[in-house]
Amino acid sequence: MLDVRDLRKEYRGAIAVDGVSFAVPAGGSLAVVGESGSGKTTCARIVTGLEKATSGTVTLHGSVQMVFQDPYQSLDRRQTVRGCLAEVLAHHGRDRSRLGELLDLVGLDRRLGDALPRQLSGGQRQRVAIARALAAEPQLLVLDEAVAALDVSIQAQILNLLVDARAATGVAYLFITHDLSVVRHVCTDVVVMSRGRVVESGPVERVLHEPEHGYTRRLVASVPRPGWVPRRAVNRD
Ligand SMILES: Nc1ncnc2c1ncn2[C@@H]1O[C@H](COP(=O)(O)OP(=O)(O)OP(=O)(O)O)[C@@H](O)[C@H]1O
Repeated sequence: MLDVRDLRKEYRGAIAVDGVSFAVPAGGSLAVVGESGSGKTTCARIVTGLEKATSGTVTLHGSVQMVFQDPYQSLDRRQTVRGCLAEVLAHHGRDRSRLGELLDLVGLDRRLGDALPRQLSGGQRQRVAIARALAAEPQLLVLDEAVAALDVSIQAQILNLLVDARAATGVAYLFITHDLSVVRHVCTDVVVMSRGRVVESGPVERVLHEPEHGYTRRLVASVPRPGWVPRRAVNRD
């Protein structure tokens, strides 16, 4: 459904993305992971048409929507949840009666339809952003660090919602994250990027348990295990 071939992006001579290829089948879920600056966001922006590639091809069968890290930035502060979703439904010629179903799909109480973004928690706002993206009934959702700004417990709720939404709608995900620990819940396959290149790719379970590349091994090693406790401050004076 999405086929990215030999993507390259240069910014004034600096190479941000260098020969990147990956594919997402219809209804599939691919994670793109890597440290800050590895070129993930540039790939996502090219896939969604926000950025133009220097060379390479993006073939997409169907429509695409994007969910960003910070929904507070992407939501209109003066628009209620209901107003925001109704606008997208109308724009795409969908029936307004789907509004309630959308709220149910993302686990938002229907009574929150009249709320403004500032009256919602960070997790609730991200639910609205996901509902807004799904309202257009896209074939592909690009999620760029969509849970990075949330507390870990809220992250888990949003990840579960994403799993359920994919099962319910058949939408495919391109899930961009620096955090390998969130990948397992949502994605079946992963592409690992470092310095603009793909260093490893494959099924999530294989890459997490038998990483082949040294960079991937370091990423896996930096993921906190269950029971992990942050080290106390060393200086106790
Ligand atoms: N508009 C731009 N102009 C110049 N350089 C850019 C631009 N956008 C990105 N870059 C550079 O391209 C490289 C890849 O950036 P990109 O944002 O794609 O990485 P990333 O892995 O998504 O990192 P982050 O998670 O920090 O966004 C970086 O070196 C970055 O500085």
